[in-house]
This record gives sequence, C-alpha cells and structure tokens, in this order.
Amino acid sequence: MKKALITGITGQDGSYLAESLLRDGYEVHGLVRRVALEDGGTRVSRLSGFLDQLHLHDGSLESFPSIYQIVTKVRPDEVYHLGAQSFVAKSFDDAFSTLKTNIEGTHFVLEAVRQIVPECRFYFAGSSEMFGKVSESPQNESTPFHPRSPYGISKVTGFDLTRNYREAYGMFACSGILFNHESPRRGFEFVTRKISSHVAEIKAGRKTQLQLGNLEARRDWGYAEDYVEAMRLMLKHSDPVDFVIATGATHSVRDYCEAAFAEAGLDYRDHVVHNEQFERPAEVELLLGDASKAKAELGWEPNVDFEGLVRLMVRHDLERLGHSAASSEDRAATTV
Ligand SMILES: C[C@H]1O[C@H](OP(=O)(O)OP(=O)(O)OC[C@H]2O[C@@H](n3cnc4c(=O)[nH]c(N)nc43)[C@H](O)[C@@H]2O)[C@@H](O)[C@@H](O)C1=O
Repeated sequence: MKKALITGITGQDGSYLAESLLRDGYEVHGLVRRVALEDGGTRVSRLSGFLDQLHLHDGSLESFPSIYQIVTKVRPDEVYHLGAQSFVAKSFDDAFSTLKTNIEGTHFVLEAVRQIVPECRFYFAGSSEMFGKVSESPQNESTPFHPRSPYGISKVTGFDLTRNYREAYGMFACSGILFNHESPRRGFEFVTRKISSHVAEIKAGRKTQLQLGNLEARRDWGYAEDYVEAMRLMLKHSDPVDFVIATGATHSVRDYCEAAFAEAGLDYRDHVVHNEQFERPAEVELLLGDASKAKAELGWEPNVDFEGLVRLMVRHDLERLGHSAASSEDRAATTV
C-alpha cells in the first residue's frame, strides 16, 4: 500500500486530495496543528466524511523537528506540500509570518524528505500569484515571475527551493503552478466564496449588501477537484517537471458577481458595493493560464468551466441556507 503525506490536509485542496488518494487505496497521512485537532472538529470539518480513514499527525510547518519526526514515522512514497498561509490580502497585513511559514515550511519539508526518504516524490503547491504583474498573456511555464505580494514572493522562493532540491540532490521534486481554483469547500475569505455565500444570505433575506474591493481584477478560475487530479498526475509522471494548471479562460470579479447573483435570480448591481478596505496595496490585475503542456504531457484537462463553477458554488450555498436554486422563472424575471 502506497503512503502519501499531505501538509495542508485540512484545506480545500488537501481534503479533495485525501479523498482521491483514499479512493485509489493509498494510506493517507496528514500534518495537522494541535489546535486543529483540539478545537472540537471545526478546523477538520472538510475531512469529516472520511476522518476515520486518515492518519493525522500533530506537527507544525514552523517546527523542523516535528516535520522530521513525522516523515521518519510515516516514510511516505509521496509528499504533497500544500500547507501555507494562502490568503494574499493577509500576507500584506502580516508579511513576516507569511514569509516565515511559507518559505521555512517548504524548506523544512524538502530537507526532511532529502534526509529520510530521498526517493520519495515531492509536490510543491506553486501559484499563478508568482506571475503577478504579468509580462505576457497567457502565462505558461516560461513566463517570468514578478510577484506582487509577500504571498507571491513566498511561493517564488518555494518554487526555487523545490527546483534546487531537484537539481542539487536529484530528488523527484516538482511544482504545480496552479491558477485560482475554487469549490464549495473554499474558505469564505476568498472572493468566489465570499460572493456565493453572500448571494445565498441575500436570497435568504439575512443580508442586503456585499462589499468588495477591485471588481475589475481578472482571474483564470477553475474547479479545485480538477486541479487536485493534476497534482497526482504530476507525481505519476516519468520525470519531475513543473506544470501550469489553468482553464485558459479569464473573467473579472464583476463577471463572477453578475453570474452568481443571476444564478439566484438576483441582479448584482442592486447589492454589490465598493469598499476600498478590500483593495490590496499592489494588485494582480490579470491572470490567464496556458495549460497546453499539461494537456500534452499529462493528458490533463479541466472538466468544469466558469459557468459550471459559479453554478455549483452558488447552488451549494443556497442549499446550505435551505434554499433551492432559483427557478428558471426567477431567472427569466431578472432579464427583463
Ligand atoms: C492562485 C491564487 O489564488 C488565490 O489568490 P487570489 O487571486 O488573491 O484570490 P482571492 O479570491 O482572494 O482574490 C481574487 C481577486 O478578487 C479581488 N477582490 C475584490 N474584492 C475582494 C474581496 O472582497 N475579497 C477578496 N478576497 N478578493 C477581492 C482581489 O483583489 C483579487 O484580485 C489564493 O488561492 C492564493 O493562495 C493563490 O495561490
């Protein structure tokens, strides 16, 4: 039985990845901070449906000894290093801890793998935020990095560390350069989930307004479960190679609002209010990925497009609050 170790297992991607690996008969281990194990289950809620099948280990990305001990105990065949402070806006508020956790955490995991199980396959969660102020569009594996946030800088460093462990020590270490990927398991602070959850609350009469920052920022949004499969394909590949994972379509935050409110039979213009508090000191204005290398070498393609993604997120949040999706009559009514 193959063994996988996931950092960030309690997050959106970690939970989908754990499920996918369990389906394939893996023994799945996760590094989890003690607080997450002791808070009554809130922080492991995404794992609740299959928690009894997982092996969770108390550790922290800030502690090399804890990572060393877990890797020694598990001796994984595959490590997926997804754990990070991943909210870009927060990385401006607390750059020091974002840089420390994200950079040192990656270094610690790579070094523990090198010392204990150098033949283990290692995946690093890179990000389209590494492209930042883009010099070309669409962005592919050759596009230069120009990060625009402490988070983006931490991911460039993690990417460089991963490449250097590959080149210096011959490790099977690779990075996925994943563009934004969303789902009903997305945290409420990210814009897609903030919008879908507000749509549901507005529909339920609990709220009237949604305050947002930059409505013109454009992102290449895909569906998280599709992207998790790309991570797995990368570790099954014959060689450790870095890949861009994206849909190849870009939409603005405004487009997302329009589609999400319409899904519930509402008009976003009646509810969305600009609040500069949600703007960032430096913005990434446009992201659009070219995943043709992943398609050619991994056979990877996204299954869910923008419209499908908005629909499934809004419907999930409507159902969560006890509403079914708007009827087609509702929707038609808003178009006249
Ligand atoms: C690939 C990458 O993907 C994610 O990073 P992100 O793109 O920053 O994601 P987000 O959903 O926070 O922002 C998207 C856009 O939406 C704009 N925006 C407007 N108004 C609000 C607003 O009110 N809240 C938020 N969060 N964003 C807003 C905001 O300014 C930005 O332009 C992370 O998973 C990251 O870990 C990662 O790796």
